[in-house]
Amino acid sequence: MPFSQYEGTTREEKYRYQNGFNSYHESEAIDGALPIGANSPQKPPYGLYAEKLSGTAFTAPRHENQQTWLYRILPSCGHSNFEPRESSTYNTNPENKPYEKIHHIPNQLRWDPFDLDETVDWVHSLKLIAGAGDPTMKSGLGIYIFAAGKDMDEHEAFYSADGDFLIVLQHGVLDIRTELGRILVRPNEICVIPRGIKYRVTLPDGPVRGYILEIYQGHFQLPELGPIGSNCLANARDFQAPVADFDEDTSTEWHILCKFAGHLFQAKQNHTPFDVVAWHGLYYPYKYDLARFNTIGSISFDHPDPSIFTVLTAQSDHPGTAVADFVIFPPRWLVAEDTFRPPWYHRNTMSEFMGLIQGQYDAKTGGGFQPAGASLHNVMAGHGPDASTHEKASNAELKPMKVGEGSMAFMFESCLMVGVTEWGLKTCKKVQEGYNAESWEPLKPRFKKPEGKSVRGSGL
Ligand SMILES: O=C(O)Cc1cc(O)ccc1O
Ligand SMILES: [Fe+2]
Repeated sequence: MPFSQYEGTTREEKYRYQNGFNSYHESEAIDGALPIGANSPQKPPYGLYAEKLSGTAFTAPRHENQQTWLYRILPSCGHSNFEPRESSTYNTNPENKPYEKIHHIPNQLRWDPFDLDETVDWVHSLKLIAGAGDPTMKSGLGIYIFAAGKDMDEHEAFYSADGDFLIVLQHGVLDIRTELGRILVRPNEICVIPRGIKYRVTLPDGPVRGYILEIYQGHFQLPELGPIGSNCLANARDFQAPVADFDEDTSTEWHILCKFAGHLFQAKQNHTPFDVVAWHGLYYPYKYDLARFNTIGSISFDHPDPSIFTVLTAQSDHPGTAVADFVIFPPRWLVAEDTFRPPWYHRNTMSEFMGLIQGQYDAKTGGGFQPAGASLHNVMAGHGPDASTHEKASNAELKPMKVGEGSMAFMFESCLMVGVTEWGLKTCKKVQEGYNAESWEPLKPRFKKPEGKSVRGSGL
């Protein structure tokens, strides 16, 4: 029987974390497993192998550089060749299969809640709904819906070579065992698994569902705070990274599944990938509880840009312009005076993909935007509150008001034009035909030309 550190422990005891965002962490499951003062001594402690995992180019500037040293029982390179798996069905990169169309659509789109699917595991639950760019060029992003009901096989691990996963859990609990340690993702929590890190997902509380933003370039950062100062929004200390844990299994056949350029590959090895006894570095998975977000807003008048709700951002090469921002709309007080409090009507050079974890989004009270559903307002697609929300908000008494109680909506906002996959547009059968008509056609002109005033220009 393989030796496990956790034999006989309860679920809670298995999860311990170290706190901090972009913090240099170190962790050892056995005292003395980390070499002191050197990364790659001639003989690392206890006969471990040293392996370096790079998340950025070696020469990336210090403030961007992300590398982690792993001290493990066997290095990762010992495995059979990767072979394609399910090559005719598994494709999360339509751009590199010309017969798989990706649709660029200027219309506003909205999806009914996505179904739970109890027949598949994590790896097979990933459905690309929208995306931009191409993982082979390390540029752009993919947006997935996941719905799974089965644990990954006991001796299976998965990694994406394509990018970093930001997992937004909508339903259930994810038990994620990573090479760097264990993470339990509970409702209202998110989790980031950087490119290349291997993990196995099991479902202790049954079926799970949610959304994933995969960024093919860069990594997630906390947004700049500018004049806000040194605190607020997501505070660094609330991000939790796992601690090292390992199994000592060098006799079982393991299958390593890999998403590479959107396709699935598999290799075999006769040792567990979860054999990291100690690690130190800046490249690691982490989770964050959205309830800890310190939400700020206007305390005088006018509706601020939603960038004040940014949890994490992945910047493009142009400062302030994000390949993707992860933005949330948590419960909060609205107090602005003489203000139309919901979002203004707008057209945005960025694309906006929205989802709802639970409750109701305060800009869409008309009923069509539901938990586990989604919407996409692509580059320059006009949108804003639906007619009923507009009516209510234009006439509401402007006393302090708590919105979003028990609710959590979110947005993946990108500077890129986002295309919708065949699955997203047709196969999933969730696109709402009447979205635009139901939301905004009921809006009536309210303009009253004032009598006795002269009109300049051609509006005579
Ligand atoms: O469209 C949306 O609902 C998201 C959004 C919210 C907001 O408060 C301001 C702009 C914006 O795009
Ligand atoms: Fe918007």
